[in-house]
Amino acid sequence: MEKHPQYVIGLMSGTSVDGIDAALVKISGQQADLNVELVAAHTYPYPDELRSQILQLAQGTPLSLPALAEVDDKIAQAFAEAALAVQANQRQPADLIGSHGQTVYHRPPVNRGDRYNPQSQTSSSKSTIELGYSLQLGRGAMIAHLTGITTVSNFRAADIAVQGQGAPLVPRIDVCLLGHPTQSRCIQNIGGIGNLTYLPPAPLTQLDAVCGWDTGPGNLLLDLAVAHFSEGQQTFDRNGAWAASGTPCQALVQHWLQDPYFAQTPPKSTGREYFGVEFLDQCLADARAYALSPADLLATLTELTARSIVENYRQFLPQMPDCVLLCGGGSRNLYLKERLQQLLAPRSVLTTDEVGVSAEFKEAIAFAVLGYWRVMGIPGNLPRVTGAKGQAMPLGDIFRV
Ligand SMILES: Nc1ncnc2c1ncn2[C@@H]1O[C@H](COP(=O)(O)OP(=O)(O)OP(=O)(O)O)[C@@H](O)[C@H]1O
Ligand SMILES: CC(=O)N[C@H]1[C@@H]2OC[C@@H](O2)[C@@H](O)[C@@H]1O[C@H](C)C(=O)O
Repeated sequence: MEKHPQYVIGLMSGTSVDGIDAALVKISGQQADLNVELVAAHTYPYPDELRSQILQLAQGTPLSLPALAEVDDKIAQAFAEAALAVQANQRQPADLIGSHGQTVYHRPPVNRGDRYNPQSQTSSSKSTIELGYSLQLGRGAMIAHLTGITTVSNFRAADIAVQGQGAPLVPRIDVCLLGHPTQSRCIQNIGGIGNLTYLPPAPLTQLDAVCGWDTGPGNLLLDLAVAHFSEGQQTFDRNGAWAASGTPCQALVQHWLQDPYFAQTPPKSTGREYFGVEFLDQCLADARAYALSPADLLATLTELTARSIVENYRQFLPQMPDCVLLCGGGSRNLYLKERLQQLLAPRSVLTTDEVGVSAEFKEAIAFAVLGYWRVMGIPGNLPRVTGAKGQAMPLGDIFRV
C-alpha cells in the first residue's frame, strides 16, 4: 500500500490572476480528525507578460493550439517553481503537490429543460443538462515532471462529470478546519469572486446541513475599476482606502442587485466570464447618469460586493450565522470589512486568521488537502454544494513520477 503523504504543497492561483499562492503543510488524519499544520507559505507573482497572456485568454482573445500549449506549460513551470521555492529551506521535501492551476474559463452547467430536446418524451435528466465546463491551465503532468513530486490536478472535472458546478470545492475542507460545535459560521472568501461555506453548529461528520455557493463579485470589478481609473498604474484598492474616500450610490447598487445571478437559487458558481470586463463596462455606463467621482464609483462597487454577500445570506441560508469569518485578499480591504460589519451587525465579522487558519493561504491549503484526500481515496466535493448527482467522490487526476 502507498505510504500516506505527510508533507503536501498546495498551489492556487485564483480569478484575480495576481500570483501563485503556495502553502507547504504537514497533514495527518482523514476528515473529522484531519490535522493540518502550515509549515511555509508564500505568494509568487506571475511574470507581467504571463499575467497579461492569461488575462487576454480569459477575456476571449483567440489563440492557436500550439500557443495554448505553450501558455499551459509556462503556467505549469511557474507553479513548479513556486512549489520548489516554498519548500527550499525545509529539511523534508514534500511527498505530494495538490495544484488547482489557473482558471481561464468557467461555465456552469445549464439546465435546458424541455427546450433543449423538445422531441424527447422519455426525457432523462441527462438529455436536458448541458454539463459545465471549467478549464484550469498549468498541467499537473508538467508540474510533476519539473518538480519530481507526485502531483494531483484537474480537481473540478469529476464533479462536473456528474452534473456538478465543479465549484466551490473548499467547503468540505472548511468543515474540517473551521467547524464549531456550538456556533454557526459563514466562511466568506473574498477573492476575485466571493464564495461562502455555511457551517451549522454540528459535529464535524454531519455534512448534510453544510451549504455553500459563489455569492458573486468579490474584488474583480473593483480591481478592474481601479486599473481603469488609475490608467493601469494600480491593480487594486489597497485597504479599500480609495473607496473609503467616496460615497456609495445606493440607487445604483439596488439596480445592480437586480442582476439575475443574485436571485438564482444555489447550487451556483460564477467567474470572470460573468462579473468581468463587460459587467464593469455596463456599471460605468449606468453610473454616468449619476456623475459619480472615481472614489464614489469604487465605494458603490464595494457596496455591491458587500450587499450581494448579505442578500445571498438572507435569501438562501437556513438561518443567519452567529459569526462570519472572512478570508481571501478582500479580507484585507478594511472599508469592505467595515461595511460588512455594519450590514451584519450584531454578528461578529472577523477573519479566519483570528481563529487560527490563514486567511491569505486557506485556498492553497485546501488544494493540498484535496490532493492528500485524492491519494487516500477520501471524497473532496460536497454534492449539496456543487449540485453533483450521487455520492461525494475523491477529486483530481494523479500524475506520478
Ligand atoms: N491589502 C489589500 N487591500 C485591499 N484589497 C486587497 C488587499 N490585498 C489583496 N486584496 C485584494 O484581493 C485580491 C486577491 O485576492 P485572492 O488572492 O484571495 O483572490 P483569488 O484567489 O485570485 O480569487 P478567487 O478566490 O476568486 O479565485 C486582489 O486582487 C485585491 O483586490
Ligand atoms: C472556477 C474557479 O476557479 N472558481 C473559483 C473562483 O474563486 C472563488 C470562487 O470562484 C470559487 O467557487 C472557486 O474557487 C474556490 C477555490 C473553490 O472551488 O472553493
